[in-house]
Amino acid sequence: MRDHDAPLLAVDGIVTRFGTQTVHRGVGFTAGRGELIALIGGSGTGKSVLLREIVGLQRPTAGTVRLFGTEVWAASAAELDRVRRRFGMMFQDGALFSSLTVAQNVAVPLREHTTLPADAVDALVALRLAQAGLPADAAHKAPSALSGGMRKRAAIARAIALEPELLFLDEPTSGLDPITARGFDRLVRNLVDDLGLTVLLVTHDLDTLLGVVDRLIVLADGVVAADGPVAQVIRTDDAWIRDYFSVRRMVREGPDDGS
Ligand SMILES: Nc1ncnc2c1ncn2[C@@H]1O[C@H](COP(=O)(O)OP(=O)(O)OP(=O)(O)O)[C@@H](O)[C@H]1O
Repeated sequence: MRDHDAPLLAVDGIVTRFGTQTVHRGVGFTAGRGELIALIGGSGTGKSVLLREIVGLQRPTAGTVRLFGTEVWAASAAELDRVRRRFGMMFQDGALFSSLTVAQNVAVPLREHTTLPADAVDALVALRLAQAGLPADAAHKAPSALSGGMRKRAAIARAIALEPELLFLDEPTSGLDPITARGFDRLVRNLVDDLGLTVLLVTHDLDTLLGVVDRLIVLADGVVAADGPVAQVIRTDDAWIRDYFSVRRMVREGPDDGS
């Protein structure tokens, strides 16, 4: 298979055990170019652990993860380094370095992975901040001086610093007010549509799921319980999926009192 025909991400037969607890019992799916995919599932179904296994931070008990055709858990340090340049990751809390300014945070991957001169780094940092929708005056602020929504945008700017092909986001809208959250959804959608990025995000946010996501992957009982376009998955005849979407709709719209 030629490299550009291969899926960007292929997860196969992932098993994860912690002591006697089995979190994944054989999880598998693939992701192609330009897809905006949400990974959903009840609390504790192992969504965050799966993301960590995909990006090479936590070794699964069994199974394989291929990123850009490279098997993450069998790769050499040099191969893994090449793979790491091609994806970005945003953790739930943003995980910005608190002692650095926003601009210095965004510059970290550029300094680590490229030999660009300082003025080129500065220009790229300014571009990434603009792409993430941050005003220029945010650049020289400490992360603690920003609002939660702006901190998330700064974390996105850092995650796209190296112009990745693939972006992983762990609960990107958690803790944001609804208006800021919808702005963040639009930002992610634009990154997919304008830059051709592929995004895999973990979320519990129904507005994100119904508003901007193309495809849903549902984790339940340690396996992929459903995988397909959003409209198809939410009509799946599965008790958990039915409850998940009806409970969330009720929270959003208020209970149906029959009047
Ligand atoms: N390092 C670890 N050691 C032991 N157990 C762990 C470890 N990391 C995660 N777990 C367990 O694995 C399970 C899955 O955790 P994970 O954080 O992936 O769930 P999640 O689906 O992301 O949940 P949520 O939606 O609540 O964020 C949980 O029961 C958690 O306690």
